[in-house]
Amino acid sequence: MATSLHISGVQAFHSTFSKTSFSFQPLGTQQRLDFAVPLVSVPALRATLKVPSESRDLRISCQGGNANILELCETENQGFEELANQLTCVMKFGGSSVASAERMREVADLICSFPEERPVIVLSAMGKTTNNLLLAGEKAVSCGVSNVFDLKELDFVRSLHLRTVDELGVDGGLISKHLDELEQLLKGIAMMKEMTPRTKDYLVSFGECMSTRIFAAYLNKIGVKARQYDAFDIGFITTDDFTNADILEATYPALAKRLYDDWNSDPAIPIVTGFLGKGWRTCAVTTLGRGGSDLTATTIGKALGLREIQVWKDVDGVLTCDPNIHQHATPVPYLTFDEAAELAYFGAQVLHPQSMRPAREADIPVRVKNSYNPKAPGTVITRSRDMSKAVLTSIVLKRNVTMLDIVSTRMLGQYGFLAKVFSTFEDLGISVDVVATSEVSISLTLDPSKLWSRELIQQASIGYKDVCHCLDA
Ligand SMILES: Nc1ncnc2c1ncn2[C@@H]1O[C@H](COP(=O)(O)OP(=O)(O)O)[C@@H](O)[C@H]1O
Ligand SMILES: N[C@@H](CC(=O)OP(=O)(O)O)C(=O)O
Repeated sequence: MATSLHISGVQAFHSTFSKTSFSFQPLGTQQRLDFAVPLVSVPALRATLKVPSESRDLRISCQGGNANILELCETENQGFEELANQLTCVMKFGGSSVASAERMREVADLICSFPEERPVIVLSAMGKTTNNLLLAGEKAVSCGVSNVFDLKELDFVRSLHLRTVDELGVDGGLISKHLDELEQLLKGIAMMKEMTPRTKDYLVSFGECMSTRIFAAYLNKIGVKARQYDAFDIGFITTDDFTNADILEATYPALAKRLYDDWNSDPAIPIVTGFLGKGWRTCAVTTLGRGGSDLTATTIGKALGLREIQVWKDVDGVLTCDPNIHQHATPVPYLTFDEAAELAYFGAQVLHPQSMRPAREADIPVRVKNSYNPKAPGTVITRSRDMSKAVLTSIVLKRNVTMLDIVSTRMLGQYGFLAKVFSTFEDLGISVDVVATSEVSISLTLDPSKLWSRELIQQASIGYKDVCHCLDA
């Protein structure tokens, strides 16, 4: 006869587990128990299964989808208590949400208004800090070492952070080392008269490193125990593609181990730098592309198998259109991961284009909320939604698109023509966005971030008899 067990007290693993009951034959202590659920990206873990009818727990260890029963013990409700104390969700606050001391206070109040949650907090740099750091770097290239101190962008970053520390009443020493180092770095750029992508990433990392230190100190000051983490020190391992690095799989188990180990030994709300990682070969600081803190949040959600990922913005959720273009845009209550990814990919500034991937893989809902208007329901992004009444979800405007028209009578009734066209794109390393074909023509749009692709196409089309038109739309 099958016995039904309920999972409880699970530590550091994928969310699928916490929602599932398993059925299996009664087991002896040395027998194997095979789960029919995927253990995404968590190579090894420990868990406790509760046998309700016998008020005892089975301790198990899992490896590659198999679980070994290690021991049977009489532990009353210990498993349930462990679960009840685990981290529950991610809350990511963007630059606009933490732009000043006043905003930081409001965000702290907002976090405290959810006493039932034990969140991991992800923060971006304060306000326009990233833009100012980049501008300061660009100016430093040509301004001369002696003028670095007076750069207005450096002054903006310095005074914003010192003012915030002062207004929140936390120790200024927390960020003085960073401000000194930032000035040294800009002097280095001025001396070398160049700013490489690697230097750029190191330069912008000061924004998130300072905002998280200030915020963690403020939470501790008001009696909410918090611990600051630099993402590049806790397992965010990325490719070495500076300014646009990709998260590598090794990140998930490394993060889970570090954050759960610390939480289990000394619980404190983790305050993690968004946007940053560590290149796996260079070990240098990398960034995940502009707006990358959303990706930091969903990566943590997947690594820890949390219940929900919240991204707090300055708008009431994902809107039907960019509010800067159409001021009467309204919030979209539900989206699928695929819809959100597509909107982001085609330029909706509200989410990072890669950020839906970890959430979709781990099937964790993402809630987009407004930190200025927490009562607004926001947008919930899940795997599927009721599409029966969906007509048009949201409109995105993408500028600087290059459109390519290829007209040829050789396509009529032929095969392999498209393959030949796309192999040319592959050879040239050009990414294609949208394709429309008829019997006599193909129209394509090309990634606007690669404007040089237009010249490449023109070179490649020399020698073709077919007609190629390139238009910038
Ligand atoms: N479809 C859209 N829905 C919501 N916001 C959008 C949309 N398209 C563009 N935006 C812009 O994205 C901004 C929110 O994203 P962002 O500034 O990155 O927030 P944060 O810095 O807080 O993470 C909004 O202020 C809005 O101007
Ligand atoms: N500070 C980085 C990362 C980020 O995600 O910021 P925000 O959450 O404010 O878009 C940027 O400006 O790109």
